[in-house]
Amino acid sequence: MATRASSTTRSRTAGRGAQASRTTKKAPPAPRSPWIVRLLRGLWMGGAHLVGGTARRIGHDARELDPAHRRDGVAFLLLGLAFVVAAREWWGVEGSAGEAIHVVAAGTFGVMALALPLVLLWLAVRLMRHPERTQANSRVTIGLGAITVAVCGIAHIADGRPSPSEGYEGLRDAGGIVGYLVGNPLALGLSVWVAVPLLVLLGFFGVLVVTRTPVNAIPERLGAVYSRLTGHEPTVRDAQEPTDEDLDLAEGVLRHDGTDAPPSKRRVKNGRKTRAERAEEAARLEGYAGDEAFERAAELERELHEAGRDRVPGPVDDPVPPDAPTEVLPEAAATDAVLLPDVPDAPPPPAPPKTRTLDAPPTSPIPRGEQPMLDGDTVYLLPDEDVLVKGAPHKVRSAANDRVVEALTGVFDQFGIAAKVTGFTRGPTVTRYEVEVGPGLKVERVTALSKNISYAVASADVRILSPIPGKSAIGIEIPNTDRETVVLGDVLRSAVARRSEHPMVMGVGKDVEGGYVVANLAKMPHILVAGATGAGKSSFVNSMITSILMRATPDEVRMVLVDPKRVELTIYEGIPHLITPIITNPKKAAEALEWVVREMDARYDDLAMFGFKHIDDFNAAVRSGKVKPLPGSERKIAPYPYLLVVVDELADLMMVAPRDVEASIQRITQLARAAGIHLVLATQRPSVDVVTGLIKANVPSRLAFATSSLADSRVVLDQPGAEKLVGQGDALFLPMGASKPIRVQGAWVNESEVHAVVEHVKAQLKPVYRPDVVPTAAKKQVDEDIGDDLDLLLQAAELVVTTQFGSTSMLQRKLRVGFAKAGRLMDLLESREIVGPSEGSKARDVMVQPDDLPATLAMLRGESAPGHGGGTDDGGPTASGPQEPYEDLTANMPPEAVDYHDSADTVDDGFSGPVR
Ligand SMILES: Nc1ncnc2c1ncn2[C@@H]1O[C@H](COP(=O)(O)OP(=O)(O)OP(=O)(O)O)[C@@H](O)[C@H]1O
Repeated sequence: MATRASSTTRSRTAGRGAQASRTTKKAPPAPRSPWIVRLLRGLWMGGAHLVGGTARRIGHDARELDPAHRRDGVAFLLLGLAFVVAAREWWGVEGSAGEAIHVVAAGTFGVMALALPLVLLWLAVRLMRHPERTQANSRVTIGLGAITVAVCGIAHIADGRPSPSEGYEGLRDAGGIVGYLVGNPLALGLSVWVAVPLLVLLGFFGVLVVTRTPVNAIPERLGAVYSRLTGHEPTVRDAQEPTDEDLDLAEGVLRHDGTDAPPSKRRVKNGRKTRAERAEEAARLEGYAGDEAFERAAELERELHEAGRDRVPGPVDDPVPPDAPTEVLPEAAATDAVLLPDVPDAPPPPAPPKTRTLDAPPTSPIPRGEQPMLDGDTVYLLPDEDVLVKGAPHKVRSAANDRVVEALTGVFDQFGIAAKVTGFTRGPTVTRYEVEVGPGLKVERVTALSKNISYAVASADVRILSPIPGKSAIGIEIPNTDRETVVLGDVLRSAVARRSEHPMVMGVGKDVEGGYVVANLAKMPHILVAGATGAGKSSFVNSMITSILMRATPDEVRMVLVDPKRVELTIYEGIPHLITPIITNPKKAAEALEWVVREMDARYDDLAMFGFKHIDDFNAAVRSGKVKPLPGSERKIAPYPYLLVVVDELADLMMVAPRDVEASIQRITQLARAAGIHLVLATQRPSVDVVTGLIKANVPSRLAFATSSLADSRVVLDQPGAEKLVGQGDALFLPMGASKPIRVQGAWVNESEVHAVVEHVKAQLKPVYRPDVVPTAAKKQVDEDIGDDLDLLLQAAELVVTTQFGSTSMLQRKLRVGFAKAGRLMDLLESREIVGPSEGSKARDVMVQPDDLPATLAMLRGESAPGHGGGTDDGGPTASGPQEPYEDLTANMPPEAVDYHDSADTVDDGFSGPVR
């Protein structure tokens, strides 16, 4: 695997190295040609560049083409030929030169000479505008060649197969010498009746090649042409009532799945439309030779393919795809959280299903990650992936890169250093230039030039990697002056994201080679996100939450969002994935973390009771019906959702309750992985008082955006580097277990996209909040009836629960209180269901087990109730009082969002268990 990856990298580098070396080595002086020759050559090339430049201006980005690729000379020649042939064949210019042209053109191609100027003109313009698309240009040339040969052959046969022995005049009026050479043997050997259809087929093949139409896409292409010509769509889509949204989708316009249609209809429409849409889009992209974006992407794909870089990495559980670039291998091998890389902008594989039926059978044909599914017949539609916009195609090279190569070479020359740029890999924000030093030269000579390099390329953010991990080369990362935005939609639509159905997979961005990076938050298992203000932290958190909303139903992932700044996450208020309203008060946030600890403990208890070590195993067993409630229990057992806790400004929490917050985080991070609980801690103040040693030790994955100082970088990553980042989403990603961070450009999702996604999920379901995450004022009122007797009541509860003996006279004796007081204490215990009702002279039943005593005492003290909600004691009454009635999610759904099959009695058990 490693060998293949490195050879891949080598071969890519070698290609570029050849080019780069042109700029570094000076060619030996060539013998000077006579001045007249130089003048003519200069005039010719000057004219060629003038015409070529004008043609390129037509294409929007063609001006940045590599000069080495500009085949203006050839194109100019073709243009001249087109003009000359047209002058004779179209405008009938006389004279000996005209005659010579006719002899050659018509003598060769016969009547096709009339079309020759057009063909030459087309080729000339293509060469000027897209000289770098060598494969596409060859394809067009081959296609046109086939058409020419076919037409010449047919013309020759149609004109009575003139022979050269009868004079060349006849050949010129038929198919020329080409027609003779093709048509004559065919007609002689196979008869006219076979030859003509064969030639027609050849011409048809030529048309398919030129228009890049595979045979199986012909109907769609014709349909697309028809609809383009008439503005009407004749396909099955008519029967499916294409909406404006459909049309928008075809155009790649921002949209959000219509929620005003009945869900069943939406479901059908959604599925069929997507297929039809994809087929049409594939056909359009396949065949539309003028589609620049497509051609560019296809070209890139081919280029990478030729370089041996596979498009689809290995299986999901394989931490390192076979094609991982050398420099990420060490990190990637150490972690299973990062899947790298994917070729950007390549035509995507088939989309994952757009709908998820919440009661999907346990044996789904698509192997899924271990994720819980809510019972019930409700249908929850994930947002359509086209809600997220498409980004511009990735550039592998631009004029800006060439300028930097020149500048670097200049610096090396200036300081007399035998080093050369052997290649580069362009990412969206930075390009990594690879530099090899000559034998006997100290690497430090190059690294010492960092300031001069910064000066030469006019950028303060030059980062030098010595060496590039896994390579004998120095990497110089220099920001692109023409940086690209990586949009979340592209990351989520990439093959690497589609390879996994795990609901906790999020789109991170693109690496420095332009490969997509996604991460499974469940495998992180906790992550610290830090960076100076404006560096892109909040944008990352937005991308993360949006990724989850795009891929996970509320029964798969629930969230606790803490946003003390009150601005960043407000947009998510009301999404059904929340288990509590967005927490903005830092004190309440600290309490919520304590609730998370209790929730984790409750999940652990449940796992232990049923004999599982990880929530995924438990969920899998629940789905396959292997977990049964204990005898006599009414509890309905359901899978646990993952719980994602996002804190967007840890510093605010650390200011109000540093010790409590630190302790909660420590406890959660030590244990929560197996319980399916994952923390994301973001801060713009990565100082040691916020990100304490204890927190750092327990949050293994780090994502550093640009920090304001080297010290901050050290706090986040334990190494420098983040202070050199350029901001706006440029980040160093250090997943758990990695030793070297990976540089990524974070994915960007704009507000209107987030809004569309949020509106979609909110229209599906309303959130069902847990009342106990953040204690409410009502709780305190209940406690008022205890009044001054709290201490006595606590002792009474302890006595009764530890002895399991609910006797008033025992309380009288042990607590040394009077009968009236003991009776009152017993009543209070009964009102909180710690003991059962009075049974005359008999002792009362004790409803709480000794194990639950701490939680019971906490509840009596007025602290928030433990999150047991029916978990540990298998349906019996818990210390927190009677089990809360399970809420029926569908009760909060808008009527059209529910696909009612039956009565609602199937729904409730999805919300039993600790977190609902
Ligand atoms: N991934 C990205 N791609 C492109 N631009 C980005 C990206 N991330 C951030 N930006 C740009 O940087 C600006 C600031 O980003 P953001 O608000 O995420 O920073 P922040 O670190 O959260 O700052 P603060 O701590 O003040 O909230 C954004 O408005 C956007 O213009």
